[in-house]
Amino acid sequence: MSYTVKEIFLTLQGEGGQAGRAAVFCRFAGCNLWSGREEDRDGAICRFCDTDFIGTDGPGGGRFASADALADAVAAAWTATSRDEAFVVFTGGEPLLQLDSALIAAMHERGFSIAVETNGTVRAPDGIDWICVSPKAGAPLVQTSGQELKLVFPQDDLMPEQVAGLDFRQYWLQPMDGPARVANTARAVEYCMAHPRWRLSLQTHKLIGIP
Ligand SMILES: C[S@@+](CC[C@H](N)C(=O)[O-])C[C@H]1O[C@@H](n2cnc3c(N)ncnc32)[C@H](O)[C@@H]1O
Ligand SMILES: Nc1nc2[nH]cc(C(=O)O)c2c(=O)[nH]1
Ligand code: SF4
Ligand SMILES: [Mg+2]
Repeated sequence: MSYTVKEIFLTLQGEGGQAGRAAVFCRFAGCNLWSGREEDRDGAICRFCDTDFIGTDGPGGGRFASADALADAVAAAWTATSRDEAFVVFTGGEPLLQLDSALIAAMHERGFSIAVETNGTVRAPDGIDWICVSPKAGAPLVQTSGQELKLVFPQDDLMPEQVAGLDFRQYWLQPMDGPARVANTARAVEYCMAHPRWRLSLQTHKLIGIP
């Protein structure tokens, strides 16, 4: 299996239940809910995406011929003083189109804990340590369990109540970034106060200007 990767970079996880934790982000190219081209956005299933996931032209991006080759590249980006707490977040694009058991094993062999950020339309392979599902209105939800459910809010036709009964440890509302970010944040705050199962996830990396 080969892998197509947009970028690999060390940063702090900005969102959800692992916010603030050092992590290597491995962003796979491609998504099943949007082509990534602006001219296709209005007709896509997922229309609010904040990410460029086309191609392999980002820092550390490329085509990797094997799980070991990609795992070596991820491990090389972990420049912390020790492998303790080594952490990789596979994202995209949609990472579950590419993340497989060989890559999971290769990361574990290198001492990494593994997280994934997924839209939940593809079942996760076994062995991922932290599954974050972010469901999208109009897309089939297949992965209905995990460590956190992170709902971008608000979405027409996907109310928090529709997903609050699934099998997750944590439930996060993340205000939709874009022209209505301030209003969306106010609505998310109101919702969390009225429904305390939900917590507010801010995109803290954007607030402080890190990737
Ligand atoms: C770019 S996506 C990639 C992973 C996967 N395709 C997914 O949607 O979960 C990473 C995270 O950013 C969130 N996200 C994307 N666009 C956003 C926006 N405009 N505002 C807030 N969160 C957004 C997604 O819901 C997801 O939780
Ligand atoms: N710092 C940082 N945290 C993130 N959490 C989820 C992200 C993503 O794009 O998947 C992301 C990202 O792009 N940067
Ligand atoms: S599913 Fe994720 S990567 Fe795909 S378009 Fe939506 S937010 Fe972006
Ligand atoms: Mg992002």
